[in-house]
Amino acid sequence: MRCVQLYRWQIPMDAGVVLRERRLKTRDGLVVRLTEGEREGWGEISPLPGFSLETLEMAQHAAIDWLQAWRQGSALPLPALPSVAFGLSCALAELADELPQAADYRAAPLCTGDPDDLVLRLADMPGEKVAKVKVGLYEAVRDGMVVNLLLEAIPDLHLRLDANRAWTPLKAQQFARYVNPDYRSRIAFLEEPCKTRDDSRAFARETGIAIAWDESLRDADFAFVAEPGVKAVVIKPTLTGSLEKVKAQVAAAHQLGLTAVISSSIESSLGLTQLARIAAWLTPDTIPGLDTLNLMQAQLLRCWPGSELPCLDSTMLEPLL
Ligand SMILES: O=C(O)CCC(=O)c1ccccc1C(=O)O
Ligand SMILES: [Mg+2]
Repeated sequence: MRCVQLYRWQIPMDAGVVLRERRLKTRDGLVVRLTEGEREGWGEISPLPGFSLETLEMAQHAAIDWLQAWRQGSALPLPALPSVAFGLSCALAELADELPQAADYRAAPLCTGDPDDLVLRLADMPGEKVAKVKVGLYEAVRDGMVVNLLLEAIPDLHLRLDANRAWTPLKAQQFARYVNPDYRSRIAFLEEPCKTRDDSRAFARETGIAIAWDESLRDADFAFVAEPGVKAVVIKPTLTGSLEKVKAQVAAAHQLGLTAVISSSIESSLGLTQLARIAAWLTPDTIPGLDTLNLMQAQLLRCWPGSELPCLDSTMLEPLL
């Protein structure tokens, strides 16, 4: 016998989380539970405002249609909406015991503001030290100074930087000029420095700073190709689609010698712990980009090891079916 449940949830965000110039006050999403006999599988469906093309309402409708058919025993293809395909495919994978339990709970600490704060957090990070710094929010010169400061303070640190396409070629050059040339090789990559892919490619060529694609993966004309200066691709499964599609993208990246970084779309702790398992499974040699739990004020259903945030259980969720 098959049973399904879909829950809607809302978690307040930490004050001041700004995404694409809008403040995200709450994170809203769905979780799905599939049961068949003794087995169950969970998945999270949380389109990210400003990033996902689908709204939560669209996702909810598509999920309900699919779940009702699945409960009747039909084998419908997964919906096309990426967040829905991702959440349902995770639930199916758990049900079939295809998503390994082992997880990579290392997360590259994310710095959006105070670099001193990051230095403290890195001091007690065991093993490979990798952190991620958002750049392009302030003056390019300030970004360059922050990068120098961090790389100077922590000699075994490698940085991932993310400009989210903020820079003109001139701003990007200003940034690069400020970074001590001896430190450039410790910039693991800089995600999407410029507004266009061609400008970003030129930046990599002219500065010797490796770049990574993130937003570009969602461009209609994006293709996985090896290019000089391109080091990595950032894969956000909630924005990508089914686990099958995520696996195919990771394989395409690895085939070309690119680093594939499994990364957060600000899922709840349920989705983030699944992403940590996906990362341990598909990208075991790469620290995933999952340090977003602390942007939220609570966890959901499954806890992230070591997190002190309260964890909501299923009695706190609103069942929709
Ligand atoms: O990649 C990470 O380490 C954290 C996730 C992150 O930066 C992010 C999270 C949600 C939306 C966009 C982004 C981004 O990469 O810009
Ligand atoms: Mg990015």
